[in-house]
Amino acid sequence: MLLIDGKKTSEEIKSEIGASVAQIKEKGGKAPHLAAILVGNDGASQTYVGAKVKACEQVGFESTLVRLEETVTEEELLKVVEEINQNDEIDGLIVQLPLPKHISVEKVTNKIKPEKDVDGFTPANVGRMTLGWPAYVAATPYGIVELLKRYNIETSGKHCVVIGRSHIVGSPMSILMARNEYPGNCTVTLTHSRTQNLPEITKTADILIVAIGKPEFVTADMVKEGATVIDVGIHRIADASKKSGFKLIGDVQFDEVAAKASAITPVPGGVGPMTIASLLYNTLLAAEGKVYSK
Ligand SMILES: Nc1nc2c(c(=O)[nH]1)N[C@@H](CN(C=O)c1ccc(C(=O)N[C@@H](CCC(=O)O)C(=O)O)cc1)CN2
Repeated sequence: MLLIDGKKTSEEIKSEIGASVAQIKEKGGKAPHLAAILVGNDGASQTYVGAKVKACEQVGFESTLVRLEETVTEEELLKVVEEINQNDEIDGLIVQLPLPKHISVEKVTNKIKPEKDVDGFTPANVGRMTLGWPAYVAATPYGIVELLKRYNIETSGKHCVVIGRSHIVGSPMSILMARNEYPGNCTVTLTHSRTQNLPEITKTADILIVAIGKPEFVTADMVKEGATVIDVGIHRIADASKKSGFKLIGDVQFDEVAAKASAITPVPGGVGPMTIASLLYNTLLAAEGKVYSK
C-alpha cells in the first residue's frame, strides 16, 4: 500500500514556490501578497488562517490578515473586500469559510474580484475551470489533482467515484477528474446524501474521493481491492490523552480501508496541507498575472 503523503508533497511545493519568489525578488520584482479575512473566533478557522499566514512567511510572500468580529455586518465585510479589491499592492484575497449565519457567502464571494480570487470560488473562476480555460482552481481539488500527478496515479479510463457534491470540493473534483487531460479522463460518478445503493457504486471505484463530512463514513466493505482512496474529511474528536484535547480523523476508516487500498491519503497529513500549498500556488499565479493578465 502506497501512503500518499500530503505533508511531504506540500513542503516540496512550498520550496518550489519559495525558489520562484527568490527569482522574482532577484529581478527586482515585488513579493506576491495574499490578504486573508477571518470573521469571528472559530477555532479550526483560526488554525487554518494561522497556517496560511505562516506558509506565506515560509515562501517569502507578504501577507495581510484582517480579523473582524463575529458581529460584523455583511455591509461592513463587503466594504473590506472592496478595499482589498482596489488595493494594487495585494495580489490575492481569501475570505475564510465558514462565515457567521447572518452573512451571505454568495454575496461576499461574488464581491471578490475574480483576478484576486485565489480560492477559485467566484462564479467567474468556477465557470472558467468548468470550461477548461485558465482559472484559479479551488485549493482542495487542485491539491488532490497535484497529489495524483506527483504520485503517478493512473487515471485514464478509470472509474472515479466522488462522495459529496459541495461547491468547494465534490463538484469541482468531479469536473477535474472527467476532463481531457492527466490526471483526468476518468468515468466519473458524483454521489451524495440522496444516492441510493451507495456501497454498490463505491465498490466499483478505481479512485474513490471522499468529501462527505461524516467521520469514518467509508468502511472497508465499501471499497474495491486495489483502489486509490483520497480522504478529504477532517474531524476533531475529543481525546483526553492528547495535549490539544482532540484527535483528527477523516471521512474514511483509515486502518481497515488502508489494508485493501493500493494507495491512500492519511488524516492528518494528506489533503489538508495540500490545500494551503495550492493556495500559495494560486497567489503566485496571481502575482505573475498568469491567469488574468495584469
Ligand atoms: N476560504 C476558504 N475557506 C475554507 C477552505 C478554503 O480552501 N478556503 N477550506 C477549508 C479549510 N482549510 C483551508 O482554509 C484547510 C483545512 C485543513 C488544512 C490542514 O492543513 N489540515 C491538517 C490538519 C490541521 C489541523 O486541523 O490541526 C491536515 O489535514 O493534516 C488546511 C486548510 C474550509 N474553509
